[in-house]
Amino acid sequence: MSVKLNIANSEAEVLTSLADFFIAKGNEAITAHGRFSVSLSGGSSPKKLYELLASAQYKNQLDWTKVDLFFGDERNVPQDHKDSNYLMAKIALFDPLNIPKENIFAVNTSSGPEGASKEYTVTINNYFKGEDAVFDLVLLGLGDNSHTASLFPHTPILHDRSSSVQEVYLHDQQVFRISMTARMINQAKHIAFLVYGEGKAIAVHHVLEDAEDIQEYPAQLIRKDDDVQWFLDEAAASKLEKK
Ligand SMILES: O=C1O[C@H](COP(=O)(O)O)[C@@H](O)[C@H](O)[C@H]1O
Repeated sequence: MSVKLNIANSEAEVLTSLADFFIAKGNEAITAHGRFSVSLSGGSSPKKLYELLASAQYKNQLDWTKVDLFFGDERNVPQDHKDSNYLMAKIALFDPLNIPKENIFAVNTSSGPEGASKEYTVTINNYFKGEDAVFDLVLLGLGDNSHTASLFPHTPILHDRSSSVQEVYLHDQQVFRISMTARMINQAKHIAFLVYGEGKAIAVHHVLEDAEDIQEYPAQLIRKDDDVQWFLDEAAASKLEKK
């Protein structure tokens, strides 16, 4: 089995294609079990997706009062810091859509990296009432060093087989991040990668087409089947041999 590739002609088209997918999966989940649980990605790529979902074109296509929003990873910074994934999503998505506070499950970075990771694992397990944490949708990005969420090359979290949230220390940047493990991500019903721009093309090729090397290309830890969709633009897909 392999992933489903959606290759768009432009950045605008890739964003529209993922926004349509997000709305479709949201409505499917709400019809099936009353709510839609989503884990958001952070970093630079998803901001435009969140803005699009909050735009007049999309905002009324989903009952946002039934959407529960989590984070696949977070920077170890206060929630009002410019690098905070929470702050980015608040500005681009939560505030424009007036998402109820009780639907937003942010990482409490004031507890420090270890405390925040443990607390967030408990928050997620409580949400799923002690059953396996199975999100309806996990959104992911891809770093040009082939990391996804905060599963960075050569970090101990890559060996963690538990379904949990863990702290990750990045020696080169001397910062902590907080991330879901690959197992927690892989339990999701649907996973969607959003990757655009030429700068990601080599990483896309490594992750999807190179021999397995998890230490170098951690995004290879994410499962490859029909329910894992990659939304790419032509530039990000340009180094793929098989399309
Ligand atoms: O999944 C994710 O990927 C990114 C890399 O994305 P980028 O657009 O900033 O290159 C990562 O750093 C982010 O936190 C994460 O959720």
